[in-house]
Amino acid sequence: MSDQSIDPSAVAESELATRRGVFRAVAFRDPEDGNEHLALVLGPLGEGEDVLVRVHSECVTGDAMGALRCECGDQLDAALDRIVGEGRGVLVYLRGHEGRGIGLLAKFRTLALQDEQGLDTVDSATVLGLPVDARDYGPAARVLRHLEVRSVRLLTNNPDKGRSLEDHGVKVASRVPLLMPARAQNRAYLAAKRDRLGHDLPHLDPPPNGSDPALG
Ligand SMILES: Nc1nc2c(ncn2[C@@H]2O[C@H](COP(=O)(O)OP(=O)(O)OP(=O)(O)O)[C@@H](O)[C@H]2O)c(=O)[nH]1
Ligand SMILES: [Zn+2]
Repeated sequence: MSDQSIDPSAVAESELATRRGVFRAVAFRDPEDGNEHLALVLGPLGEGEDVLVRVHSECVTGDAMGALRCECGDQLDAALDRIVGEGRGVLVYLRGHEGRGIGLLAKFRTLALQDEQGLDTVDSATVLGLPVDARDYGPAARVLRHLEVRSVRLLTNNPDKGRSLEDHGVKVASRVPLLMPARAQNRAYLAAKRDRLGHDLPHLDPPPNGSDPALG
């Protein structure tokens, strides 16, 4: 449980007009990790039940630079589209999550190893003595509580993310898949998520004849 709450002095809000419309943007400094995170809120959340929520890990290469070797940028766009489609929801953008929590420099070291030695995202971290996934979802739980969100429909393909949020006291009513079509550049990345990290990516499963149109 993350019982710490966010002090009002560590929160600031603004309206944020975006390409998709106007959000309520909430910046907050988390009392435990000290990072400044962001939540975008759309629509009145009412009683805070069954709110469509994306908890998105920062990936500056994918989210901001349009890099194609992961699907983070595509997922960020799709999640915002889904929230706008419902007219109600929250995107929590977690800083300090870069590289599954190891930081940008270390992520780039794993990327170099993947390119040079053909290792996947898991082995490239392990070989370097780095954690495979060091992300803490406490800040997301705290801001959702601050926003009076009581239960969430969580946009993710990662079952561990739902479990981690529940460990921090978030009621996850359901998990909503956020499946992106694979690209040539992120096939290996997606396959490692499915095969090494237990993500639900059914659209990647090869059909019985061995060819895989989903990956085409
Ligand atoms: N260590 C490491 N991290 C990476 C690599 N590629 C992307 N990441 C990071 O992975 C994080 C996203 O995590 P993912 O495992 O792709 O997805 P997820 O958030 O667990 O699951 P979804 O909710 O389904 O998106 C981002 O912070 C990226 O910076 C890599 O090659 N190595
Ligand atoms: Zn990414």
